Amino acid sequence: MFARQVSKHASTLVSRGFASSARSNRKVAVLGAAGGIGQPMSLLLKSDPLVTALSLYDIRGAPGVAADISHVNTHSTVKGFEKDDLKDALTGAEIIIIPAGVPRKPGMTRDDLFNTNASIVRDLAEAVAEYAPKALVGIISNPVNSTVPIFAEVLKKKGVFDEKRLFGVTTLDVVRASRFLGEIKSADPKDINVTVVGGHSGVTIVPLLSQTSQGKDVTGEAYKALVHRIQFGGDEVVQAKAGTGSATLSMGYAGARFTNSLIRAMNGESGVIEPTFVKSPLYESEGVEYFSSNVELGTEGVKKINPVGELSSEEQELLKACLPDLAKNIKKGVDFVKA
Ligand SMILES: NC(=O)c1ccc[n+]([C@@H]2O[C@H](COP(=O)([O-])OP(=O)(O)OC[C@H]3O[C@@H](n4cnc5c(N)ncnc54)[C@H](O)[C@@H]3O)[C@@H](O)[C@H]2O)c1
Ligand SMILES: O=C(O)C[C@H](O)C(=O)O
Repeated sequence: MFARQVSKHASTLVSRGFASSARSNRKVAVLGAAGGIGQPMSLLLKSDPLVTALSLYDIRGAPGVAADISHVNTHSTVKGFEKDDLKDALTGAEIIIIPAGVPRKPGMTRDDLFNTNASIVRDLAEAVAEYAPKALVGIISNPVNSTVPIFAEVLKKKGVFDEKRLFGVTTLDVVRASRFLGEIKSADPKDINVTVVGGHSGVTIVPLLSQTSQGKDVTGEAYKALVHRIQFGGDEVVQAKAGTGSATLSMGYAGARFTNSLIRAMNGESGVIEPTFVKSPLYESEGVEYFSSNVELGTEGVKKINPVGELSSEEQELLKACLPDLAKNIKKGVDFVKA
């Protein structure tokens, strides 16, 4: 009876937020699995019928989290790995999602996390290059605008960089945009799909409200307030948590949703599109090597990078403000590894 309830719960979850397609073998590794994001995200991944094996790694506490989650009666297997077991955690992983690193406290920017998180991400990239060079990798650790270039530079040094396989996870911005616009319009967010382009920090987050039927008539002060809330939604949570961390539960949801999209595309489903921060030709001529836009996912990761499309005059201004900051953040990451 309970087993049936759980599987009903899993399919409800799938129908509301995630989608399902044919089952195949998909091993997902989470690095930073015992943290604020790692735990709820791993639980949601355990509820996802498309995940067949979960490999939970952290420098502390992952075996306990794995033992706990492994009792959830879905079909996937779960294993936890201690600090020195990174090789075993990564071997055979097809998808690796990384929320390892420190979160913000009030008054900090994401860039203030650079000094701590840059070396964490660099070291994990070295291990991925060695033990799972073909995996699709989603980076959650902040500052995403810099940690994705760091990861790429390490893989390049090791001769295994494939730009189709590396993603900065910006799904939380998309989730927030849909939710906040839904609140204004008294509409169900599941019917609202807002493309968010650029990067994942303050003014580098550019929501394209004019491209949605519900968003295009939001104007004036209401428009400004909505854009500000989407760009600085992370601060809202950091302040509310008052020094104990940043978004973890909504990020766990967003990370599990993004993973589900990667797997559906790997399994051959067509038309899977997510905004995500990837190596992109769109603004390369302006010194921006990585950019988030709607990306069509395929069996090998990135299938097609879509341009931003038609922009309103306000969105053109937002993009103009985004690009220089983004270029600086990217350069900082690249320089860190080159140095
Ligand atoms: N991309 C996004 O939209 C987004 C959203 C929210 C948070 N974040 C970022 O995600 C990161 C994690 O946030 P959190 O709230 O889960 O933090 P947390 O402190 O609760 O958890 C981080 C976990 O990482 C682990 N860790 C540290 N170094 C590690 C290493 N070398 N290998 C493996 N694990 C390691 C820690 O032990 C801890 O369990 C932060 O950098 C935060 O800013 C990003
Ligand atoms: O705001 C943060 O520092 C965490 C995350 O990037 C977010 O957008 O919530």
